[in-house]
Amino acid sequence: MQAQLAAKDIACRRGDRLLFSGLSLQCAAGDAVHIAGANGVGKSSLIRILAGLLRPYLGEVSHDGAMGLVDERLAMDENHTLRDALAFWERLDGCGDPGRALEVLQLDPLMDVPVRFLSTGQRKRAAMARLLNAAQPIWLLDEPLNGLDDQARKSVEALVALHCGGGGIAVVASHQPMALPRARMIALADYAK
Ligand SMILES: Nc1ncnc2c1ncn2[C@@H]1O[C@H](COP(=O)(O)OP(=O)(O)OP(=O)(O)O)[C@@H](O)[C@H]1O
Repeated sequence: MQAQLAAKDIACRRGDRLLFSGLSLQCAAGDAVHIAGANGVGKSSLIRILAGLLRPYLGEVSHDGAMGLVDERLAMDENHTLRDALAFWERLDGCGDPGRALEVLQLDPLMDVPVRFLSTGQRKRAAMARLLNAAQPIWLLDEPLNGLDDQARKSVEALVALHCGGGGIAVVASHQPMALPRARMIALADYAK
């Protein structure tokens, strides 16, 4: 079965504010979508709605295929070394080739560092490695470039391109430009209330 992700007529309310409404999205295998907009417009909220972590005020989300989320939370034990923290998820996710993520994201020199000591960009690279190892067809990425240097930024852009080239789906929320393969741009401000 090919991956697909659809959102129909989504409205998002946070507290007593309606942030956006009338947003629909249809993604098939190979599609990339860039959700753009200024701070506070609701990009993270939309990603959480797509991930099933936040209930939309109106509308529906459906998907075929497993979803992987990268946001500002790094779901790794802070007291473990990066090696052990990644190994924990590799076992759960049944990853057959953990070396690839380490190489692409240049994590080898950091493997003995406790997760709590990783810098912002290093944490983001670790989160991307975990995502890569999980081999899920639908990627939901919330500000994946935050904290990355130029080289890491290019690596993440290349990973997303490879993922979509292989039939994956990527929905990326970012306030900054990102090189995405034939990405559809959604300016969230166009749906603001
Ligand atoms: N639990 C909540 N209750 C009330 N308001 C909230 C809640 N969570 C977020 N908000 C508000 O919703 C708005 C959208 O937040 P969101 O994090 O989705 O924006 P964003 O576009 O991702 O912003 P940024 O670019 O700064 O990450 C903000 O004004 C925020 O303060």
